[in-house]
This record gives sequence, C-alpha cells and structure tokens, in this order.
Amino acid sequence: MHTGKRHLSTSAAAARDTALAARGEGASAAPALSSSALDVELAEFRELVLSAGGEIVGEIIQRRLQPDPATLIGRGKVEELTGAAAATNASVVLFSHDLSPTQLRNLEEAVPCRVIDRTQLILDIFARHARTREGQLQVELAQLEYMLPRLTGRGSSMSQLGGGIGTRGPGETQLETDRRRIQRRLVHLKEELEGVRRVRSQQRQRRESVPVPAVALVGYTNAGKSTLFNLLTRAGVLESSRMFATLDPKLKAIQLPSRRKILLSDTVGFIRNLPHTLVTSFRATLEEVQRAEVLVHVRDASDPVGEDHKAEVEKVLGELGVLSKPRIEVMNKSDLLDDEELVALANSGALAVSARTGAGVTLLLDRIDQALVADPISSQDFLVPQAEGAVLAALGAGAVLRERNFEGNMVRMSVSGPDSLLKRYRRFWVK
Ligand SMILES: Nc1nc2c(ncn2[C@@H]2O[C@H](COP(=O)(O)OP(=O)(O)OP(=O)(O)O)[C@@H](O)[C@H]2O)c(=O)[nH]1
Ligand SMILES: [Mg+2]
Repeated sequence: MHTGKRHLSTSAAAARDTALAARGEGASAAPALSSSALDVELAEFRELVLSAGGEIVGEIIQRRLQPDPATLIGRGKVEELTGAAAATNASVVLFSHDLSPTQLRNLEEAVPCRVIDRTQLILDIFARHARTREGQLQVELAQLEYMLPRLTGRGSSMSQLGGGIGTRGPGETQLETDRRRIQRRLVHLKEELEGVRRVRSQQRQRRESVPVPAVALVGYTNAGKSTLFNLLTRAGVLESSRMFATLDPKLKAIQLPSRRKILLSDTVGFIRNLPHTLVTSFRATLEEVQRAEVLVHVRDASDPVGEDHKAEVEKVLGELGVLSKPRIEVMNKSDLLDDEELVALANSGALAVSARTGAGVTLLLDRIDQALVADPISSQDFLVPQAEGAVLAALGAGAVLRERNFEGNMVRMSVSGPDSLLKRYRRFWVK
C-alpha cells in the first residue's frame, strides 16, 4: 500500500473525489506482469484517475495467477482494501481491471464506499469530454448499457451529487429507479442518436459534393494530436494534458504548400484494452478515420513506452480495417529530446516534429501532399484568355503559379497543383 497522497493541481473545475486505486493482477493464468510493465500500467491508471478528477489517497497491488471469480482480488486483499478505504476516508475504490457484475456487487457489499472499474472510469472521462450532442448521447448510451447488468439496488452508490467520479452522464434519478425506466431511456437515446446521425450524414453529403481529400490525425491519447491540429489549423480545439481531451471529431479545411485543400480531422486518442462498450461511442470520430485517404499517426517521441503504444494504435487501426491506407508516422514532442536522441531519431528516418515549437511541420505538410497519391501534384503549362477570370482565379487559388507572362489578351502560366484541378481546365493546356 502506497500512502503518498496526491493533490490535484487544478482545483476549480475538477471534482475532489478521494480515490483509492486497487489492482487485481493476472487474469486467466497469464503470467504476472514484470515490474516495469506494471509500473507503466499503474502510471497510466493514475493518469486516468486524475483525468476523471480524482485524488489518489492510496494504492493496493495484488499479484495473483488466477483472479478470484467472486471478488477479483483475494479475500485477504478485500479485507486490506476495506480497512484502507475506511482509514483514508476514501469515497471511491477504483480497479484497474474490469469487474463482472457479480464481482462489483460483492465488492460493493464489502467496502464502505463506491466501487468503480476501468471501463466505468473511462466512460466517466468520456462523459466529461463529450461536447457535441452526439458525443453526449453516445456516452450516456454506453454508460447505461454497461451499468444495466450491474445495478445493485444500492441507491447511494451512484446518487452523490456533484462532479465526482462516476457521477457524470446518466442522471442519478434514472439510476435510482428500476431497470424498466433505464430500458425506456435507452430506446429514447437510440432514437435521438439516429436523428442526430441523419443530420450529420446529410451535412457530410453536402461536404462531399465538393471533393476535398480527408486526412485524419490518429494516435495514442496524449500524443499531441490536438496540439498539432491547432498548429496546423489555428482552430483553437481544446488541448489538454488530461487523457481523452478529444472525444468528438474536429474537422477543418486547410491548405497544403501545393495549395491543395484538405480536410483535416482530429480524433479521440486510443488506449490499451479499450473497453468494448466504448467502440460504439467512438463511432463519429472513427468514421473520420475510415473515410480518410491518409492517416497521420502522431507519436510522442519522449514516451518511454512509445513502441508499446504504437503497437496498440496499430491494433486498433487493424480492427478498423484501415491499415492499408497510406500512413505517415510523426514523432511529436521533439523539443523534449536532447541532441543525441534527435540525431538517433533523424538517422532512423523518422519525421520529427514539435507541435509546441512548430519544428518539422512544413515537412509534414509536404509529406501529406505527397501521400495523396489518388490525386498527385503535377505541373502543366496553360494559355488562358484574360477574359476567363473564373479559370484564372481557380488556378490561382488551388495551385502554385511558377511562372506567368502576359501575351496580348492571353496569360501564359506554368502551374503545379493537384492533377484533378489541372485536368478540369484541360482545354487551356499548352500541349
Ligand atoms: N513539449 C511538448 N509538449 C507537447 C507537444 N505537443 C503536445 N504537447 C503536450 O502534450 C499534452 C497532450 O496534448 P494533446 O494535444 O491534448 O494530446 P492528444 O493526442 O490530442 O490527446 P487526446 O485528445 O487525449 O487523445 C498537452 O499537455 C500538450 O501541451 C510538443 O510538441 N512538445
Ligand atoms: Mg486531443
């Protein structure tokens, strides 16, 4: 049991829940984690707790080869946990594992406070970060579906008012009433979601009538996607050191150095063992990943377990069936590396950028341009009558003019830009 007490540095908005993190170890005969893997997992779990507004007052670790079907952790550990929760006056006990409905019920009976598992914790963070109506509906739906089989009838367990962990999303009133009411709420939510989705797909169809290639930023949570997105678009999308700061997809049109327009999207961060309930909540943002022509995988170059996180991201990309799309890997946060590490990174052929300082970003934009192979950048000479103002304007806006000379009432231009644009004005080509 670690007794180090943590305080949140932000006090205003964050809930001051007191949390006690516990961990059941070694599911289904898996060998116990090595101590460094355990450290990484624990560090990540602490981040999750802090992101949900918790303050950690203690930690208990259990190493077991087989989880206890009744309580996940062993009987002795349950006693230890109960004592520690009482001694620290904890208001929540959090498990870094998921709990079955039975385990949750048994643990709630044993300990003097609420019990929350990993999925519930992540759902809670999602609830905090959902901004659009669709995002909020999706999270509430996921929460209710997760909680329905886990209702314990212990009214007090979810009825705390305020911003504590596990109190976001489904209103307390629904949880205190019976399952039937939750079922009705689920039906209602699904209908409302369908409505919101219809509107969104209409908006998308309108957008797609003007073909602009889509590029999606993907990556592990906290890699710096939103910061990079902001830098690239100056859009002012929320960036934060809290995990899962981005839940709803953010889209913005930007122009590449070739003057080609693309639609850039910022997406929700991935995380190891993403709870399945959440995959549907991700739908909106994952659709953007699926429609994208090019993916930019943003990695944190300073992350000590970056390779593990890369593998996790690629696993999710595989599940989404998008591994065959052109993918640009970006090592972000290069400003945090020392010279030696920077040289090693450069030698490995990686693209180093810093969303904070802007280093490497022009190169990244060029790479995106080159990766859009369906509509490559090419060069063409044009001879356009000066009277064709619309044609001149379109070429000027969507391509780079390398040379321009006036010949009587004609304009001779050497242009480089997206093939599709050049072909649209084929009638003015100089063969
Ligand atoms: N030093 C440094 N910090 C960075 C850089 N890019 C992002 N950060 C910081 O990393 C943290 C996470 O950045 P975000 O942009 O919110 O990360 P994200 O990938 O969008 O995270 P999720 O939305 O949770 O998936 C923030 O504290 C940023 O300020 C960088 O290039 N250098
Ligand atoms: Mg983000």
